[in-house]
Amino acid sequence: MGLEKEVPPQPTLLEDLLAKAGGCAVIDGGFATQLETHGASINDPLWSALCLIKDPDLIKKVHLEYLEAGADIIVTSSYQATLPGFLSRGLSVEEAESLLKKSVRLAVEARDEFWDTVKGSPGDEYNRGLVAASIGSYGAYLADGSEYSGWYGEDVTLEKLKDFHRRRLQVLVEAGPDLLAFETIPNKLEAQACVELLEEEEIGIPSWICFSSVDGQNAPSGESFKDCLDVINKSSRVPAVGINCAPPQFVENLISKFQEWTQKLIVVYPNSGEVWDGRAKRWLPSACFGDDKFELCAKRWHKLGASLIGGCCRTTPATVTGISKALKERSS
Ligand SMILES: C[S+](C)CC[C@H](N)C(=O)O
Ligand SMILES: N[C@@H](CCS)C(=O)O
Ligand SMILES: [Zn+2]
Repeated sequence: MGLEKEVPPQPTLLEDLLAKAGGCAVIDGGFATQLETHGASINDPLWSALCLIKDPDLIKKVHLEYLEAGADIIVTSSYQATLPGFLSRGLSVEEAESLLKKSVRLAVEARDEFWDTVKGSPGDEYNRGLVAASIGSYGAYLADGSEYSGWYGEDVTLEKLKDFHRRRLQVLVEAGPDLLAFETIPNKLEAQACVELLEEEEIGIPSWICFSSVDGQNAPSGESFKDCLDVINKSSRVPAVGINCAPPQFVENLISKFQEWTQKLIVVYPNSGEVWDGRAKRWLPSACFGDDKFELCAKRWHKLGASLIGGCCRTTPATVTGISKALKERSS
């Protein structure tokens, strides 16, 4: 018997995209808030997931807008789509699972249709996009603003958080996304639940885990990001960590800090700077970044060490056009 030849590991789709994108890929912008721009009414406990029931065509349209704007990665509409959330609206388990799958299918269809029209076009402006299945935090499901406080109450244990996330994670993965995007994680316990679940379920696609932040220093729970990252650093299933839906003013400092505390890729997609009032369910005006500021900052964030850059709530396709332009100029 001859010696087994060692097969070198194949680059993942994410590694491949990063190489093609010159080391920094563009993530899309605010999804739910762009649905609202088109008139969707999502002031509802299901928030953007309501559109999976009411207006799936609009979901696909928004994905296409972000691809057109230059997003290399589009994030699915499943942020606040959960089994208990759908069941509480009278849907059956089968219907709820089918809506979760639909969130991935709509993004995959948009990506495939867009790629069919642009691949091989002169100028080589676009990369084949990747689909990241959004997994919003437990706080997002609670719909009480706790993704920005990190306070879930005494009775929320590690096991309870894993139970909450497990079936949705399985269903989303079965639907065939390229990546998983854990979004607005506000505390260490939930980061640990995500890491343990990925291991227990032997998830084979890469994930990023992003935290929200309300003070620019710590996780919303007040726990240090160093402690939160220590939990994630142990996992080989999470190649990227970062920040989403925090004000853009916090990003520069947080990239530098994350660089000290992790070897993983750093992902940043801040919101516009407006602040979510979880009780009144509206965005309060605050120090905002315009699209031109995002364009300037994208270059700087990449120089500081971010490898995945986009926008979150209240950013738009125009924001992503700016980010994409900035990052593509850099690599040309
Ligand atoms: C990222 S926040 C603006 C999402 C909405 C929140 N989970 C709610 O339902 O109020
Ligand atoms: N992917 C979600 C995140 C909300 S914080 C969205 O953009 O709507
Ligand atoms: Zn957001």
